[in-house]
Amino acid sequence: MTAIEVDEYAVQIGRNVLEGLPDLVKGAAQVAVIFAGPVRAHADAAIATLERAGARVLPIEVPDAEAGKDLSVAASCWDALGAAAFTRSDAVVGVGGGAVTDLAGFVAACWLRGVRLVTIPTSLLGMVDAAVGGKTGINTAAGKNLVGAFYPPAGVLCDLGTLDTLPADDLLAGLAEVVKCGFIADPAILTLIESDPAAALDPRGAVLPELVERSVAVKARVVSEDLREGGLREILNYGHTLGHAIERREQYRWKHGHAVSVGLVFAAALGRLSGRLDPAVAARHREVLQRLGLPVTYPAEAWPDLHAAMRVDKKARGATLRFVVLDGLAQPGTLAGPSDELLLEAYREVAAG
Ligand SMILES: NC(=O)c1ccc[n+]([C@@H]2O[C@H](COP(=O)([O-])OP(=O)(O)OC[C@H]3O[C@@H](n4cnc5c(N)ncnc54)[C@H](O)[C@@H]3O)[C@@H](O)[C@H]2O)c1
Ligand SMILES: O=C(O)C(=O)C[C@@H](O)[C@H](O)[C@H](O)COP(=O)(O)O
Ligand SMILES: [Zn+2]
Repeated sequence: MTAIEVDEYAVQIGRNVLEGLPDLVKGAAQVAVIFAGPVRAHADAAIATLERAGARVLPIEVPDAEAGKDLSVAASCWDALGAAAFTRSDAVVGVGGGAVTDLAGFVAACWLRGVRLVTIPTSLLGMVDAAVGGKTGINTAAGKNLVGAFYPPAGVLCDLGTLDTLPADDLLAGLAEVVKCGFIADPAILTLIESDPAAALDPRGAVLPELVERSVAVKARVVSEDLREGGLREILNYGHTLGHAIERREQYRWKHGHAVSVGLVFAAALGRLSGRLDPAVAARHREVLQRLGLPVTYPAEAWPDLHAAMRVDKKARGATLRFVVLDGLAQPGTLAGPSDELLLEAYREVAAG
């Protein structure tokens, strides 16, 4: 088992890490376990571990994926906590993909203004990104993740064994965030993937655990320095300005990682076209994502919708759009207020049809 420290908590990565759960909720008379249907077996394992340790467990099943990141679902969780008379010494555990851990984190952050939270990510994306770092939230009609709180967990348990049941397309989605970490901070990630893309996609192989550990290390370093996204943390949003706009336009039928993949190619084009990024490094984005089988194009006619949707990006300041771009490999920077012409030119590089 590997433990990576983030401020005051640890991300435990390995097989059978659930053993650490009772310690993380010590002192809680009740523990709510929030999960969605596809991970019931993994939630049951967490529940059994808690019950063996003497905790009273309140299982809360929520709608799967983005359907769960909704105010009505959060409200139903708070109703359940209220009915069980949850107090400040109790705890919330989120078991599932990034959507469930984002929701569970938001529920925990708001209940009594904050009760203990433990995240147990069961998707690759959850392990390397969503469950780590304290961003919690839900979607609203106006856009993705627009309501939420910075609320770090007391601990994160990444049981690599759960990846054995993750659908292949969801594993692939997680690799988009892994590739992102490679470009913004740890190019060894890119070399590992490029030398054997199939190995990177094998949940039982030796490459994926290393990719998980390297990506968590990147995220841990960044959020330990800048939890509330005053500056440095924005680099974790590389590829997300366009990515979130695609997700919203698709009404969340596209996977987050797939949308981020297109967003990464767009961001690389922005970097190159603004004269900041070497063409070879820009081209490497498309190459590595394509070799994995991630999407790198989106319909040409979508541009006006996407351009409008990007206005609600959290990095925007007033009418000024701001993008994370690269000045070189592992050298992220900010591009503020690019012209509409430059944005369209960059979009042409991902536009299909
Ligand atoms: N808070 C953050 O910092 C942060 C970072 C990145 C992404 N996110 C959010 O995370 C979400 C995407 O996360 P995701 O890619 O995990 O998608 P997801 O949560 O929608 O999960 C994808 C699918 O896989 C299923 N699943 C998860 N683990 C499984 C397992 N072990 N076995 C079988 N099925 C399993 C889920 O139930 C779901 O059907 C988005 O909402 C995104 O905005 C948040
Ligand atoms: O942790 C962060 O910070 C990130 O930006 C990580 C992203 O991968 C993640 O998708 C995050 O939820 C996006 O945050 P948002 O603030 O743009 O909603
Ligand atoms: Zn993301």
